[in-house]
Amino acid sequence: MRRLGLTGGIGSGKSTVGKFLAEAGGALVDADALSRASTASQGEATSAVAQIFGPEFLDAHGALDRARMRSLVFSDLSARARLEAIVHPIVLRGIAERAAAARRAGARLLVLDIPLLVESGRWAREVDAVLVVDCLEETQIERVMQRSAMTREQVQSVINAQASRRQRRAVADAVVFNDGLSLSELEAKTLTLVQGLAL
Ligand SMILES: CC(C)(COP(=O)(O)OP(=O)(O)OC[C@H]1O[C@@H](n2cnc3c(N)ncnc32)[C@H](O)[C@@H]1O)[C@@H](O)C(=O)NCCC(=O)NCCS
Ligand SMILES: Nc1ncnc2c1ncn2[C@@H]1O[C@H](COP(=O)(O)OP(=O)(O)OP(=O)(O)O)[C@@H](O)[C@H]1O
Repeated sequence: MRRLGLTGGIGSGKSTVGKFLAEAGGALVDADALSRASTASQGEATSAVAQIFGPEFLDAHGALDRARMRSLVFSDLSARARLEAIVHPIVLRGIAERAAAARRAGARLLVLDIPLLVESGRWAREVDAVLVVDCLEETQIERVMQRSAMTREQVQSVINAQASRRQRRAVADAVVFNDGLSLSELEAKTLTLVQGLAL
């Protein structure tokens, strides 16, 4: 089984590209989805979140209050490190379990959608190639403002916490430039680029 790391900044189009690769037959593992599951009601991370940050960071259903946590961690590096110390080990376990299941199921290509692939540094030796989804910062901001209630400043604070476009491109084996493309053009470009990687 070959392993393709998929990464990109907030709103770059990673999940969309991941969906196209899954439709083309890849086994997709989404780190953001594992993170969200761990902080949903009854999620594995919720009791540690209440213990470390206080019960006011959980809502009435026991799920993480995401807007409250977002405004804390994207303006406070040490709070972000505390949250990551809770969530990341759970996400890493989830990735390993799903990768093993995909291998058992005979998948030929495993697509690992890892938003912090470049930041974490541990993935270089775990994947056979890296596909980066890139776009202009202004496009990231517009997309995220359109799909959520986040303000321009809030999106910018997430971008500031992430690797730069240049850092991501430096580790890429292939880059999809997702600006000015229709979804079907994005799909075609993605599939051509991944075929070109000859995984
Ligand atoms: C801060 C939280 C509560 C905000 O939740 P919210 O629903 O608003 O956003 P969501 O999870 O969909 O993420 C939005 C964007 O921010 C990015 N992001 C999330 N966490 C981080 C982080 N620690 N550093 C940089 N970017 C991050 C995501 O990749 C995505 O592009 C949430 O992102 C979280 O629990 N983050 C910590 C876990 C983490 O590091 N996840 C990312 C990799 S698994
Ligand atoms: N080429 C495109 N044309 C039209 N809409 C697009 C295009 N690429 C992405 N989008 C839209 O932009 C939004 C962000 O895309 P997506 O969710 O794939 O990004 P992401 O990188 O996974 O973001 P995040 O890290 O924040 O979860 C979505 O609403 C998606 O439908």
